Amino acid sequence: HCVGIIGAPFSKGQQRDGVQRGADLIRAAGLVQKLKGQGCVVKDYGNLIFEDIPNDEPIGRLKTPRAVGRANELLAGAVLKIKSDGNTCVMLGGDHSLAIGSISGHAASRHELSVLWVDAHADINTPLTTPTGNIHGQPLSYLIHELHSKIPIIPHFSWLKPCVAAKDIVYIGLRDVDPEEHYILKHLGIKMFSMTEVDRLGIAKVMEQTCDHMFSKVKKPIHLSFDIDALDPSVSPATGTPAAGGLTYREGIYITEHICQTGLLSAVDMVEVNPKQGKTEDEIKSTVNAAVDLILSCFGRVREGSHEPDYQIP
Ligand SMILES: N/C(=N\O)NCCC[NH3+]
Ligand SMILES: [Mn+2]
Ligand SMILES: [Mn+2]
Ligand SMILES: [Mn+2]
Repeated sequence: HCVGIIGAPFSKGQQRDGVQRGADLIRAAGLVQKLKGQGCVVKDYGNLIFEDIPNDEPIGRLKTPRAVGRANELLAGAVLKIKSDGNTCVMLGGDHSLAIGSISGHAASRHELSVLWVDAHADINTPLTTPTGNIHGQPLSYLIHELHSKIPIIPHFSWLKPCVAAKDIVYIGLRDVDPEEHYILKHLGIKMFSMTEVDRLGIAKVMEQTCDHMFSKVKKPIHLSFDIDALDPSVSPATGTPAAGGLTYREGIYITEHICQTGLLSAVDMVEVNPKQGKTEDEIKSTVNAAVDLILSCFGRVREGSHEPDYQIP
């Protein structure tokens, strides 16, 4: 596996300080060394630098829209570069509004994508349905062709074109969905495995059916957008919008092990780790370590272990 890492220390898709520190915490936990240790070729492209945008007044309900638009324009360019260098891209957030740039940049390089959105939340409010104006609850609405007519013109978003078809999106982990989002999911017929389906089917069947859906027509590169709050708060408490009844550590690892073995993983987002939302150091560690382990499983780590092909017992 050739892996390109980009840090996006960005928090203005939501209101809680601290999420901008996620990228460097994940690095400090040894991500690069651990990926190299399991045989990956790793290039760390560093952190994006997001210039402050003064007077970023709300537009309608949208909060800090110019900062979010500009940050994602930068991120899209960085992801395109990482992809054109031949890597699988790992974007370390930062809040989930960054998926706008990550998926846009990925689509600019690989065109048609399957998007696997692992999250407690649907993140598909439009600028007109959002209850809070926080853009980290809206990223998919900007990216989906079928919702294009529902997105007004927004300063610093003129670079953005929709790039994903509703049929190419699969959700796993939903358990906190707004009514307007639920209508959109049903109206567009988007494939979803809420926590109800995870409980009913078990994660193995969920992944089997996820892949059946994604590969039903043409096999496309996979963009995995993983919001750490998909995991149960007992595993990943240090995040901005925890929701009870989430994925176990084991279910999260099963998802990433399974996606790895498809051989189609092309980009990963790991977002919403917020150290300031952890009550203790241990809570922060548990959250960061889960994020690291999920990424390692995206790139070949398996729980049964592994050995060098030419190993022989001495
Ligand atoms: N973590 C969040 N999205 O994944 N929060 C925003 C959406 C809350 N409805
Ligand atoms: Mn999210
Ligand atoms: Mn979430
Ligand atoms: Mn248009």
